[in-house]
Formats: sequence, C-alpha cells, structure tokens
Amino acid sequence: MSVPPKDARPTDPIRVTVGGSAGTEPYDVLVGHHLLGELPRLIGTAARRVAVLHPRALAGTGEAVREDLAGQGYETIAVELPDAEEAKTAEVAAYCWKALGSSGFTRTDVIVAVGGGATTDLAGFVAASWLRGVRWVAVPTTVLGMVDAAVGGKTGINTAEGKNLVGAFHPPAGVLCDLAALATLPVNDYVSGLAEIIKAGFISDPVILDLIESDPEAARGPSGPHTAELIERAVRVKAAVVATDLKESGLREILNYGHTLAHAIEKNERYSWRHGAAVSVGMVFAAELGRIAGRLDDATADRHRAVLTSVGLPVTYRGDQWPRLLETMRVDKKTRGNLLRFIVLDGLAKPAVLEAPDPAMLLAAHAEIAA
Ligand SMILES: NC(=O)c1ccc[n+]([C@@H]2O[C@H](COP(=O)([O-])OP(=O)(O)OC[C@H]3O[C@@H](n4cnc5c(N)ncnc54)[C@H](O)[C@@H]3O)[C@@H](O)[C@H]2O)c1
Ligand SMILES: O=C(O)C(=O)C[C@@H](O)[C@H](O)[C@H](O)COP(=O)(O)O
Ligand SMILES: [Zn+2]
Repeated sequence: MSVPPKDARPTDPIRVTVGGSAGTEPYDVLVGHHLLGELPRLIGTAARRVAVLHPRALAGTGEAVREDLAGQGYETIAVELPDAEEAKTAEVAAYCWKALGSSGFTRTDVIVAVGGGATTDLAGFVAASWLRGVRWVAVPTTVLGMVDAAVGGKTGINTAEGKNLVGAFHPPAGVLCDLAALATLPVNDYVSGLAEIIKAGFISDPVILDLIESDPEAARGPSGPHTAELIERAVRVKAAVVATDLKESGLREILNYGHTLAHAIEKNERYSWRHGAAVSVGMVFAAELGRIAGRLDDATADRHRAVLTSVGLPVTYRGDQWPRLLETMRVDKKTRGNLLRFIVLDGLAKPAVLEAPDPAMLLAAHAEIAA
C-alpha cells in the first residue's frame, strides 16, 4: 500500500454506519479511495499521542501515516508488528504494551491499526486492554480486513490451544477502507478475503454470489467490475448483524459459518494457511453437514464447492487429520459444555444452529472434504 500524494482528492466514499449496541457508540465504515485525510477526525481532538501499529510488510505505509499525523501536531510512535498470524500472540501484545507505556500513552490517546485482519485483531486487542480500553481506528489494507476483521469489534490473539481464544469486544471509532491499498495485495491474500465475502453471500445476501458467479476470474483482483459493490455488500451484512448482537449472544454466531472447522485447520497447520482458505474448506464442510442433516437442499450445498473453486479457493483438506480436528473443535467458542454446535443453512440465506450432531454425521461430512 502506498500513501497517496498530499493533493490526492478523496472520492466520495460509501458510508456504512454500524449501529451502537451493548452500550457502545455507533461508528462509520468508509469505503473509497484516498481516505486517510479522515484520520484526524476519527482520532478526535482529545488525543495528544497516536500509536500507529502496522505489519513489517507495510513499514513504508505505517511510517508515512505516522509522519503525516506528526505533521498535524500529534506525538506519534510507529510500532512494527510481525506479518500475518505471527502478530496475534501474547508476546506481541506485551511488546505493544511496553511501547505504549514507555511513550506515556494515556486514556485519551489513540491507536491506529494499518494492516490486514491479523493487525487489526492484535491492535484492537491492545486498545481494549491498555488502561482497560482506549480509542482505536482501523485502516484495513486487505479485502478480508475491510469486509470482516476490522468491522464489529471482535479483537484478540491466539494461544497454544487455539485460534482467538483470548480477546475482547471493543469496537473501533471508525474504519477506513481505502481501496487503493488493495493494489499491492498478493492475489492469494485477495482471494482469501473473497471467502468471507462469499460467506456473507450464503448467510445473508445471495446477490454477492450472483456477482461473483457472473465473472469469477474478474472477482480475483481489485480491478474487477464489482469490487466496491462486493465489499460494500459484505460490510452491510456484517454491520447489520453486529449492531444487533455485538457480544455474540445469539444472531452474531451466523458470522461464524464455516469457522468451526476452519479454526481447527488453521491451528493444525500452525497458522501457515490463510484464514480465508480455511474458511472456504470449513464452509463446504458446513454445507455438507447441513445436507446430511436433511436441512440444506442439494443445489445450495453444491453451489458452495462451485463458487469457491471458481475463484481458486480450496475445498478439501488432508483426510488423515480428523481426530485432531475434532479435538480442537471441542474448544470452539460456540461449544457449550460438551455440546458441539455448528452454523448450518436451512436454505440459501437461512442460517441456523445445528446442536450436537451425531458423530456419524460429522464423519460423513468430513468424508466430503477429505483429500
Ligand atoms: N475480528 C474479526 O471479526 C475477524 C474477522 C475475520 C478474520 N479475522 C482474522 O483476520 C486474520 C486474517 O486477516 P487477513 O486475511 O487480512 O490476513 P493478514 O492480516 O495476515 O494479512 C495477510 C498478509 O498480507 C500482508 N498485507 C496486508 N495488507 C497488505 C497490502 N495492502 N499489500 C501487501 N501486503 C499486505 C500482511 O502483512 C500479511 O502478510 C485472521 O487472524 C482472522 O482470524 C478477524
Ligand atoms: O465477527 C464475527 O463474529 C465472526 O465470527 C467473523 C469471523 O469471520 C472471524 O473470523 C472471527 O474472528 C471469528 O471469531 P471467533 O469468535 O470464532 O474466534
Ligand atoms: Zn473469519
């Protein structure tokens, strides 16, 4: 991602307001080009210090954002994080707390997260935990970050036992989705983000599926004809859900479609798989589970494999790992006691919970994704 020249004019952004819930303030997700000029407004006038957290891969961008904010009178620090999932650890969070502590970061100061979902998850968690909660602004630079991770206030880190097991609900003050950032994103990472967009299509907005199916090849990059619309539609799905149920006491679980198996795969692969790739396999598994449970029609179940494959996402996983995957799924956050729970579809855009499926059903669904 490059920072645009100072005189670059912002396009009129699409604005999606995420309604406040559970006593939190509403905030805007802006989708457009050259939106960094919006940062000072989101940081607010109470802040004296700003910490810009960014991954190593975006060192130039992070430094440019810091310099720009320094030029506007803030005391600034840039905190460089490891790339991707390596940032989501207790050690990296502790490193950030140290950086904030030594710069005298107070309750009115603000964290700005510039990066993909791993960066915004970690930075959001640091913001949630520092002094029991400071303001933060998300500047997602991946498709996945824009449509999912930066929106909704789920923040967190991984532990040795599994994915996102430590975290907090701490919504950002605003989200700036600068589509220009996507120009430098490797195609693999771009496509990984499509998995969450496709998830939004299956659980709520089937127009997303129609748009991707109309030209899957074009959907694989930022210059496709539907890029902004796909991102906007997915953001709207997420915004509507989290505004109703920030803390996942019910409805929000639908955003976890495909994730029960996905998180187990990610842990099994020591986080070397991109999240979206794992979610892709996880959605095919969930669709098969729905079909086997007699809840999902064949056409919709088959459509999962077809659309995910068409954009180049994986739909199978090593067949010899089932016992390990099952073990990890037992500590999924949707599990209650010993009761495994999965999000399935009762039809297109009709997500529902499947509780304690028969082990034979799970095994049969697994057989459909086993490579
Ligand atoms: N909090 C939530 O609600 C939520 C939702 C979905 C996913 N997530 C989390 O998000 C993470 C995945 O996010 P991701 O897919 O964005 O991956 P990521 O953050 O790991 O980024 C992928 C890679 O792209 C690099 N990168 C980022 N932006 C770039 C750019 N513009 N140009 C070039 N390189 C760039 C990163 O440094 C990294 O190496 C997972 O940890 C997942 O659990 C969280
Ligand atoms: O926002 C949510 O809620 C989601 O479940 C969105 C998911 O895409 C995302 O991967 C989330 O981080 C998963 O959360 P977890 O609670 O299962 O760790
Ligand atoms: Zn996800």
